[in-house]
Amino acid sequence: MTRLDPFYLIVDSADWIDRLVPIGVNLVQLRVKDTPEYELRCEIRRARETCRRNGCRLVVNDYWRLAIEEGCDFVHLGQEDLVEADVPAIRRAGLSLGVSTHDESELEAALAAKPDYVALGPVWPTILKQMKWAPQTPARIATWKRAVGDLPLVAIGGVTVERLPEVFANGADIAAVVTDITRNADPEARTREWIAATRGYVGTATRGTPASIVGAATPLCLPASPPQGGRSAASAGAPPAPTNERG
Ligand SMILES: Cc1ncc(COP(=O)(O)OP(=O)(O)O)c(N)n1
Ligand SMILES: Cc1nc(C(=O)O)sc1CCOP(=O)(O)O
Repeated sequence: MTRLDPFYLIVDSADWIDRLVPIGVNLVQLRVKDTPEYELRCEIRRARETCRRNGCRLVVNDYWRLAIEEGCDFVHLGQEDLVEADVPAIRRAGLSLGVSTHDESELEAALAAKPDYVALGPVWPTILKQMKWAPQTPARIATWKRAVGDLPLVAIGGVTVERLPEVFANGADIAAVVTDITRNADPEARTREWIAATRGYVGTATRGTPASIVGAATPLCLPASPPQGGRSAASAGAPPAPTNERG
């Protein structure tokens, strides 16, 4: 069993992973939306390699088949993905599994899949995406923690450095973040703030085996550019413009 870091960064590209993971991020999710499979595979491969080099645990959102094929060891599934996914195949391939929850019935469904963590959100309003659930409030973290016991609990949605004490005081083991970092004027500095603010909470959450950290390097695929002139998986240098998923 391996400790899951209390700071869980979620980003939408390998560029962001290249940029922020070397600062000292130990747990990162690649959450890519609306991208063709050839590019997704490259993103996962690049992310995996950067994480392997930096001793960071990589979680792949949604694309569990690609995650298996690319030798990753952790996937995150939402409830709809969970219904469609072949969870036994994910387990046979040795991957750990995190699952989103937003209400009691989702929590029940998540626990039935015997996940390696459960995420509760949105704790506060989020600007990243439209949600059909009202903000859960920090008190709900405590309710969830009582229900999940020793299983690591991730709090997500509107979490900021300033809100971290409340997140952990209510029983979350892990705080997940997107925009407090990616839309900050200085994402590197904000990442350092997150790392500093979460070190006091290291050591509570344990699950899974970090094969991605010790695994052999995989050759990167570096397509020169996608067919229709969209964003290249191999693009480097300046960070990607933040994407607004709303509307
Ligand atoms: C840690 C964590 N928690 C929740 C989510 C959201 O997952 P999901 O409900 O599948 O929604 P999308 O990410 O697909 O928009 C997550 N990705 N990670
Ligand atoms: C991707 C996601 N899932 C959520 C859920 O509640 O399941 S909230 C969320 C967005 C998290 O982004 P930010 O830290 O910018 O609020």
